[in-house]
Amino acid sequence: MSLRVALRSLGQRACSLCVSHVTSQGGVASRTPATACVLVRQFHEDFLHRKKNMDKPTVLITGSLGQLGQGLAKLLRGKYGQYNVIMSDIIKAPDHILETGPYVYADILDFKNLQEIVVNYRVDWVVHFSALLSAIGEQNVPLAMRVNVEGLHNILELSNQYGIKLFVPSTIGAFGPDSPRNPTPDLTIQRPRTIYGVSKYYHERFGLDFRSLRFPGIISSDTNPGGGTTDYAVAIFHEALKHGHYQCYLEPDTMLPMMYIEDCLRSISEFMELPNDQLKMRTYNIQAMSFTPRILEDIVKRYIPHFTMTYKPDGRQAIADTWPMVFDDSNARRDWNWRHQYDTERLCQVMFEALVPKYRGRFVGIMKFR
Ligand SMILES: NC(=O)C1=CN([C@@H]2O[C@H](COP(=O)(O)OP(=O)(O)OC[C@H]3O[C@@H](n4cnc5c(N)ncnc54)[C@H](O)[C@@H]3O)[C@@H](O)[C@H]2O)C=CC1
Ligand SMILES: CC(=O)[C@H](N)C(=O)O
Repeated sequence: MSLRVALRSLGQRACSLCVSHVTSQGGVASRTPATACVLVRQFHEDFLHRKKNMDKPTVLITGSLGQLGQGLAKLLRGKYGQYNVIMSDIIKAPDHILETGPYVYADILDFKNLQEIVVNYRVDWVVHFSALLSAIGEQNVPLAMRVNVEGLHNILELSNQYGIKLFVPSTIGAFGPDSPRNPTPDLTIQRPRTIYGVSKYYHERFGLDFRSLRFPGIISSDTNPGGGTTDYAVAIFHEALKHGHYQCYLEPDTMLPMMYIEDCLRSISEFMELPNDQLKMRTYNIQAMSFTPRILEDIVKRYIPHFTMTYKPDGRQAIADTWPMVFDDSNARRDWNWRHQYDTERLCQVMFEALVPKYRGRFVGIMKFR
């Protein structure tokens, strides 16, 4: 009997650690559900330890089912081994995630839950992705305070307590209208206007191996953005292919810094591997390109000549108007040789290459693909 079937027969008492790659567990079904769960969990943890690459770090990713986490887990598992990267989140993982490696429930507001995971899995690094993004955060400020501020505090405490190397992303949103916007340097006045920006403004070293990169809007084809101000730059490709039309919630000339997800994930991996003495700062701006909705519209039209775009700004315009237009990442380029590989043209090309097969059925004979 497979472990999953055995657990199902116990009346869904499986704990969140019981995932699909443990294939058989004789005798589980004959025990009481609670005992079985503990046994299975021990079995599962032992199994993972035996499978781990002991000379590589064990990495816990919080909020790993979001736009960035799934790709990073794949990249790091490729480098460190499938069982060295523990994905976590508070939502149910789809089967394809459970099949690729360990996945556990981790609520960043539950400190004991986090401690248990770090101890049981012997976590060396944490990549902290759980957050409420800018637009969603403004809609529910109290929750954003809890998740982004209290949650980060828990992660800092945890990392301090267990000597963990910690990566926490920051964002262009950590700057406000009083910062120079074109370009925005690393060290300048920071008076963010959103709760998201406030929660992403890190100004201390916290006395641990804390590393952070301030990212621009991230653009990806296989995962969707989680409710930010830069989401239009992903939605435009899907809508262009599905309907030949997109209604943009930002003004045509709103310039924001952006980055393709492969550059973003590679930057995290490179940055985390740097020796301490190469880091002159703990938090760096990084950037790849800046564009406006109008610039993107013109490029999309080259792929889909009949594509139309209308503009109906909403509350996200007010957020975008306070954010950097161009990010100065010269310190990252100087100190650790940061280089992006995707500019706006290449970004559009890879987005269409990835998404055309997905929507081909709907668009046959209409789209002109270079
Ligand atoms: N996507 C982007 O354009 C940028 C993202 N970032 C930062 O990168 C990180 C990852 O971003 P995305 O993947 O885009 O975010 P996302 O919104 O797609 O994913 C966030 C994840 O956090 C999880 N989460 C929410 N509450 C939680 C809790 N209490 N405990 C545990 N998990 C919880 C959600 O279930 C979700 O899967 C965030 O910190 C974000 O601020 C920074 C700059 C740009
Ligand atoms: C730039 C970000 O941090 C994010 N995509 C958002 O728009 O909130």
